[in-house]
Amino acid sequence: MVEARRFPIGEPILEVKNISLRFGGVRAITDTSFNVFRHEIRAIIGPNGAGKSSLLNCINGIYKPQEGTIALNGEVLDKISPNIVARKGLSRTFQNLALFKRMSVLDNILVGRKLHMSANFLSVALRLPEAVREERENRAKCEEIVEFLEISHIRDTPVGRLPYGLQKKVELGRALATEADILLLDEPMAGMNVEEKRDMCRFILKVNDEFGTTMVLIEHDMGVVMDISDNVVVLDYGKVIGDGPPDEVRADRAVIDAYLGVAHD
Ligand SMILES: Nc1ncnc2c1ncn2[C@@H]1O[C@H](COP(=O)(O)OP(=O)(O)OP(=O)(O)O)[C@@H](O)[C@H]1O
Repeated sequence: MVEARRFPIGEPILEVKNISLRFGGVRAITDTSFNVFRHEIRAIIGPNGAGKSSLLNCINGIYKPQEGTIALNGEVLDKISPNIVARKGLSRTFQNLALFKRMSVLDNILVGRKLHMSANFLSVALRLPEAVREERENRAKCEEIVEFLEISHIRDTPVGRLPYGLQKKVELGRALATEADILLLDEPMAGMNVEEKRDMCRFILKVNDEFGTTMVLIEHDMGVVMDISDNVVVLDYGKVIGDGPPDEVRADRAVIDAYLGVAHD
């Protein structure tokens, strides 16, 4: 018997409605709509240049679409910037690692706690009691994450010395440290070997299962997408051409034509 999910898939938490994004004459996204449901793992797939990263950049406020709206928890994000979006419970990782290479694993993860810290620079520098207490609490939270991700043995290692797969895991840890409701993961498995991919999949599922975190991930590896996603949205030339459970999307003729490259019978 399949075990019931601790956090069943719920109502839409993120609603992308009719967004269009142009760079001069280039149409990166055209009239795109889809919903992401609370607690689901949602994959965004599509060929190179289909608009996946641009879409993620619109969702977390790096790009402002010329048309359409994006709503988080029912609230349309009007003036979105990465900071505002983060405060509203959304965090993202990047296709190319964005870690501080000379800093330890723990300190990199601590960066993700920034939003939860109120002490100013001076009170930290002077080691005022409130600042010390806050830092202690945040470090303890990061220690929990390090343990959860099974990377305690490298907690003090500078990130630049770690193999790529572990660096990606540290990035996931930093995103987790934000305690966001939604994590946007831009190619979390890019450049990984089979074993590292399997490990990352396990932790994505574990995060979703234990904390109910909604995940939106861009991924090229079809095996991974089909294995771990609840739903998949397929982009081609900046338009949605498929949206549904993996099995449905996999059987869709338009998707096969555009992306999977399977010949017609
Ligand atoms: N900053 C930019 N300036 C100009 N054009 C851009 C910019 N960012 C993306 N584009 C263009 O928008 C389109 C969509 O690009 P995007 O990177 O979003 O696709 P993608 O699906 O993420 O591709 P990939 O799988 O290769 O990462 C492409 O034609 C790309 O050249």
